[in-house]
Amino acid sequence: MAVYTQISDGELEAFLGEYDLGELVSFSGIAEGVENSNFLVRTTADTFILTLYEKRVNRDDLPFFIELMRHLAKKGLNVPSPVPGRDGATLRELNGRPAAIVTFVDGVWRRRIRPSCCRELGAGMAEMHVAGLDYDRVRENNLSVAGWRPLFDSCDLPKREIYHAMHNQLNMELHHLEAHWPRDLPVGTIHADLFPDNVFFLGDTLSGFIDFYFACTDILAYDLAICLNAWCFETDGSFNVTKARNLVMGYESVRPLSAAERAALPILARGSAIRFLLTRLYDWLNHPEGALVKPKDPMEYHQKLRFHQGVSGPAAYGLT
Ligand SMILES: Nc1ncnc2c1ncn2[C@@H]1O[C@H](COP(=O)(O)OP(=O)(O)OP(=O)(O)O)[C@@H](O)[C@H]1O
Ligand SMILES: N[C@@H](CCO)C(=O)O
Repeated sequence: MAVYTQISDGELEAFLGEYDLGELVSFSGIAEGVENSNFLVRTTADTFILTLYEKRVNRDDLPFFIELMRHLAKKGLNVPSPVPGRDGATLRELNGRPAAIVTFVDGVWRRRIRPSCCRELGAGMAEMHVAGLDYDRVRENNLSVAGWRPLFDSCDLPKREIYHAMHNQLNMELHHLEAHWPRDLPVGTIHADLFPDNVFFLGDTLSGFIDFYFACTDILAYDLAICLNAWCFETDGSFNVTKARNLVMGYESVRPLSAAERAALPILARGSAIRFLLTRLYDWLNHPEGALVKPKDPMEYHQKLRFHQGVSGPAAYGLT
């Protein structure tokens, strides 16, 4: 459950006093998500999401995220749109945390993913990439190749005997990625966490994207590689090439990939697998006893990494 910081009726009413959003009707904490505290807030005007940014989010990055949502929303994408207060400010403080109100995005995330969902996702992601091309702020991806080794070192696997084999495998993989990571692919603003729970659907149609708090400036095709991992494996660990083909076809219906981007997909998929493996492993090894949020399984990504290590080229992802 992701409500780390509680708020009272009175505190919320005082906070809403800074806005022109009508009177508070009701509010409740949202159990989903692991990073921030989220509340569903109903007022006489509409329904909103109030987010209190918790410690993993760097305050200095918040303007990048907030302005990106505003930029994409202005371009007609269905993403949370930051709501300014009467003074024009979007970011303020509530109970010692940076806080913002954003618009509510309709839809639900898909628990069961059909290939057609992947096609919708691909097209929606490409639209987001195109819309983000003239976003003028830059945020380096601190969870890309330069950030993986420090994260790996902080997991301190040699200290734990059962992780010795994994330490050696991941060390070798990091050497490989550091030596072969592509340096000259098209770069832009990417979401960087487009997991199924951050993509909403109404029926079979994609209705919007949420959770821009890992967004950054990085290789556009890396977002696609993240989705190959997050959307195209079955629960038994097998890779569903039909889903992958649909994902790429959907993407290319809006933004065709260059030959170099296609050729780089296997290494980008390996990099994306190690990124989620390492953040999950770190959380797995460091989560406090009795914590409210259950850490996600790192081994799922170890298995995905092995799949990508074994592919001989982009054809493995359904590309011809
Ligand atoms: N703008 C929005 N419109 C509708 N629902 C939202 C919105 N923002 C958040 N939610 C709801 O809150 C939940 C948690 O939001 P979000 O994924 O941003 O949280 P998080 O703590 O940053 O999580 P994550 O673990 O995915 O990084 C979502 O699954 C969704 O149900
Ligand atoms: N999507 C991430 C969690 C943080 O957003 C994961 O599944 O590891």
